[in-house]
Amino acid sequence: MATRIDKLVKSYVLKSETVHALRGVSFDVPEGDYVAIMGPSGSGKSTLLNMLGCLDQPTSGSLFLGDDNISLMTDDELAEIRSRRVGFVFQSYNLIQQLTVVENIQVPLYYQGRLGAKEYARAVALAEQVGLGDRLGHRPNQLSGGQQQRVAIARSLVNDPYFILADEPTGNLDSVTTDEILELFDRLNGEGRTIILVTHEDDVAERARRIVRLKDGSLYSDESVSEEQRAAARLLQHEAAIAVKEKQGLAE
Ligand SMILES: Nc1ncnc2c1ncn2[C@@H]1O[C@H](COP(=O)(O)OP(=O)(O)OP(=O)(O)O)[C@@H](O)[C@H]1O
Repeated sequence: MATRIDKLVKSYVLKSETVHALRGVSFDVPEGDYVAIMGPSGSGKSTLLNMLGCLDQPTSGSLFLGDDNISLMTDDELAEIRSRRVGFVFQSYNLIQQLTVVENIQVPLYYQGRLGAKEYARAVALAEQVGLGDRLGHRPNQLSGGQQQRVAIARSLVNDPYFILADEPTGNLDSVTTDEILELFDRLNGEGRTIILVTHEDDVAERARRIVRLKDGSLYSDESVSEEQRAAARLLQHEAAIAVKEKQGLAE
């Protein structure tokens, strides 16, 4: 299911002025793509992400998630599609501290009243998929930052979303953990998952298949990242992570 962003405009009308956060942005995200959205502060990245995440609607233009035209939906329809078809990953993980790993992964299903044995098994399978099969009963404060982010990634997948929408997912992580999370994204994308992430970091963006840059609310560039570039970025991050591990005496 492709995502189509067509002449998307978002304006905020304030008392004294109108802020044009997005000024007619168009691009498609085919199923299975891995897109990094970049741009200076104030360029419209969060505004675009909010619309992709069905948290807000455009002033004009259209946004299709598969066959669903977000721009024509009521608030209730938007909330419904958000809870069923969007997987969010945030910089600060946004886990519920009182819940275990497997319970956190099930949270989006809870909101839909779906919490049977089948859903539990699915949450366990996802925990295993992100390498946390031996941490099912742990709570967030018993996990490292990288492990918490992996719980958040598993949670984002529990609904079988159109895409994983990640806002600075490695912003809080050191180079070793960043490497691990980006490896996980590579693997999930290799399995066919669509990933859209916002980042300020070039070396994170270069792990994606494509970089979309915004500037002053407009699309500034949209370029694919060559496999050579991706492999080079991967190698650099991997080496940086190994160097840190060696320094800490943690290398395998
Ligand atoms: N709710 C709002 N009301 C008024 N103006 C807003 C609102 N949200 C965003 N803006 C404005 O829209 C523009 C784009 O903001 P946005 O947050 O999308 O940028 P960004 O690229 O995500 O920036 P950053 O990297 O700093 O998070 C900015 O000028 C911002 O001040």
